[in-house]
Parts: sequence; C-alpha cells; structure tokens
Amino acid sequence: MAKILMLKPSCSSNHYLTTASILSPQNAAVSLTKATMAMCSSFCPRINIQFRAKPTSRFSIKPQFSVQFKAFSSQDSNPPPKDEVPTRIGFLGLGIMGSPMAQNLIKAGCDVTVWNRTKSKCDPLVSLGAKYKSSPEEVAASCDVTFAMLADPESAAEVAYGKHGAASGMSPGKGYVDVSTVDGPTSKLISTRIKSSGALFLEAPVSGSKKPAEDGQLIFLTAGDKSLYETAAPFLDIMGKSRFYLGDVGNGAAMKLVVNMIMGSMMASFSEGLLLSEKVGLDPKVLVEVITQGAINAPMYSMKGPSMVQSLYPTAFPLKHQQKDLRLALGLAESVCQPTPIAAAANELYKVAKSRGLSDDDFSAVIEALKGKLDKLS
Ligand SMILES: NC(=O)C1=CN([C@@H]2O[C@H](COP(=O)(O)OP(=O)(O)OC[C@H]3O[C@@H](n4cnc5c(N)ncnc54)[C@H](OP(=O)(O)O)[C@@H]3O)[C@@H](O)[C@H]2O)C=CC1
Ligand SMILES: O=CCCC(=O)O
Repeated sequence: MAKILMLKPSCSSNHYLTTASILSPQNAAVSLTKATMAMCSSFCPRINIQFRAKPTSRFSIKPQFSVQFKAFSSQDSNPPPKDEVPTRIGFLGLGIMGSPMAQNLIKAGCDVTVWNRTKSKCDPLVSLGAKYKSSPEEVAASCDVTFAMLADPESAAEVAYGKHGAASGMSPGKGYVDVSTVDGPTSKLISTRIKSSGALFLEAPVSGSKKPAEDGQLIFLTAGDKSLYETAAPFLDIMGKSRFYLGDVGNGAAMKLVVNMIMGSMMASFSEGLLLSEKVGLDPKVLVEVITQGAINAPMYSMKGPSMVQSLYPTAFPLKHQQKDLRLALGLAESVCQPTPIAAAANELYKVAKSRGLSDDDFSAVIEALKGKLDKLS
C-alpha cells in the first residue's frame, strides 16, 4: 500500500521542517524526527526530487508500506539564513493554477500580496489573509519576490511590462518569477524588461495541473538568475514536489513546451483509440483498464479516460491552453528545423475543437473533434 509522506517547508519558521508524519492504514500519525529524515536522505542523496523508498526497519513502519517523499532542499541550494529570507511574496494571476498556488503560500504562513485582472478572484485569498494591490506595479513595489501565472505570452508580457506592469515596480534586490507557460522569446523579453530595473528574473513554468497545484505537487522547470532560483526555492517547495534548474532563460520554457507537445499528442492519440474501440464493439472503459496495466500506462489515461467515455470534460487544463502550447512548440521546432508531424496533426485537432466552442473545456474534450457531430451541442 502506498502512503504519502509530506515534508512541507514553512515560511514562518525554519524552511526545513524538523518533523513530518506518515499516516498508517489506521490513520495513526507516526512522527518522524529530523534524525529519521536524515536517514531517509541517506537512501537517496538527491533529495530535491520525489522518490519512493522501500520500507526498511529503519523507518520503524510496517513492511507493506512504501513511502513517497515530497522532498525538497538539496544539494544545489542551501536554505538561506532566516534573516535573509524574503518574506513579502507577490502573486499575479489567480486562474485555475494561480489561485491554489497562492493559497498554498498563504496557508504555509507566507506574507502574500495578490492581484488579478478580474478583481473578484482575489477575494477568497484576501479572506485567507492575503493583501491586495490594484496593479502588478504596486504588487512588485511592495514585495521582495513576485510570482506571475498568466494565460499566454501576450498576457504574461502585458502584466510584466505593460502599463502599470510589474517591471515599473521592480528595483535592485527584488525578483520576478514567471511561472506561466510561454515561448522562449517572450520569456527573454520579459527577462530583459525586468532586469533593466536591476531586479532578477527566473522563468519557472510548471508541469502538473489543477490537483497537483492544490496539493503542492507541481514540478518547476526553472531557468534564469541562479541566485533568484535559490531565494525562491523554499517557496517553490511549498507549491511543488520538485524543481529543475536548466540554465539560461528560454530553457525552462523550451522544456515545458516539449513536455506539453508530447502530452497534447498523447491525448489526441488516446481519443482516437477510445472512439475506435467503441466503433468496433469494444467497451472503451475496458480499453482504459487494459492501458492502465500495460507499458503505455500514464496517469493521464486513468484520470481522464473515465470522464471522456461519458463525454464529460471538467476543466483542469483548458483546451485553449493546450492548443497554445502545441502552437508554441511547433514554433520552437521550426526554429531548429525539427520535423514534428505528429504534433502538427494534433494541433489541427485542437484547433477544430476550439472552433466548436470547446476552448474552456478540459483539453480532453479534443475527442469531440473526432466525432461526427458534437453530442454536447446537439
Ligand atoms: N491549468 C493547468 O492544468 C495548467 C496550466 N498551465 C499554464 O499556466 C498558465 C495559467 O493557466 P490557468 O491557470 O489554467 O489559466 P486560466 O485561464 O485559469 O487563468 C489565466 C490567468 O491569466 C489572466 N489573464 C488572462 N489574460 C490576461 C490579460 N490580458 N491581462 C491580465 N491577466 C490576464 C487571467 O485573469 P482573469 O481571471 O481576469 O481572466 C487569469 O488570472 C497558462 O500559461 C497555462 O498554459 C501550466 C500547467 C498546468
Ligand atoms: O500545462 C499543463 C500541464 C498539465 C499537466 O502536466 O498535467
């Protein structure tokens, strides 16, 4: 039986907690001491990534447990001394992803100031203790590190360096961490504008969707100023389960686009399979089960398959954003003359789905583009 061990940093005290707990099958909490955690880390020296460890007697837990660590900290970045830790965090963009990410920072005890174009989305976070400012500029001016989670390259650029954008509130000693999914050239432009104020810049797009954002289980793909990466690390660890530092600005964006290009093609292919199985008289629910047990298993299939079979697409990752990512990935591929025929075909399918009014549905609604007529519109 798999059980989850969450090691969560806290803003208000030491970033590297000294205790954590495991839930037993009876939900009895077992405390782990710092010494035990040190033993855990000796199983896997790279504790800045998630790993599974087979139980041993050293854990003093029953052998049928396997333990999944939400691990952070690390080799490559030591926790900054407490008096150097920035305590004022800005968060711009409170959509499906930004809201739970900001919420996790607030719940961890961070001093968070929020802004969103549609102001009402700030209200639940203000109720939880966040401060509100009426522009990205004001947020940036009042915070040490400002995160931004915007829809696309246009909105990310607008919020970063448009009128009353964050860049106007930036100055030396501050940092801007853009966690939106954008293309490399846009990220570089944002970096240039932010850095012209003397502030630091980090791009940090995320893998993982609505639920991982709620659970603090995102994967950060970062690039840019290493010192800002180190400063931001404790906050990334509150919102995520792992982080990669990939070097120069553009590399994080490129990694994210390649990952989402693969994901978009996988979903398109899965959609074809579901519909084909049904047409030849098979039960698509059984197809999902078969896939789950084989070599092509991916969490996405078992998570999305059952609702796709029912033509339900509750939005976690909006289809319009998946199509945006495919479009940007195709641009990336073209910039280096890399053929990507499968992604190009998948992109066309998402465009069809968009033209049928499915932009704001989950990206799994791409299956509708393969149906003769739209069930949900008929
Ligand atoms: N959902 C997911 O599973 C994942 C999404 N991503 C990426 O994260 C980013 C955000 O995604 P998600 O939260 O799902 O998207 P949403 O569409 O839910 O939220 C988009 C956010 O951008 C804001 N915004 C849009 N246009 C503008 C503009 N012109 N000026 C200012 N603000 C604007 C929206 O403000 P308003 O509320 O006013 O509309 C909202 O805060 C995207 O780049 C997406 O590709 C990455 C990983 C997973
Ligand atoms: O950009 C969205 C990614 C969604 C996911 O990784 O599940």
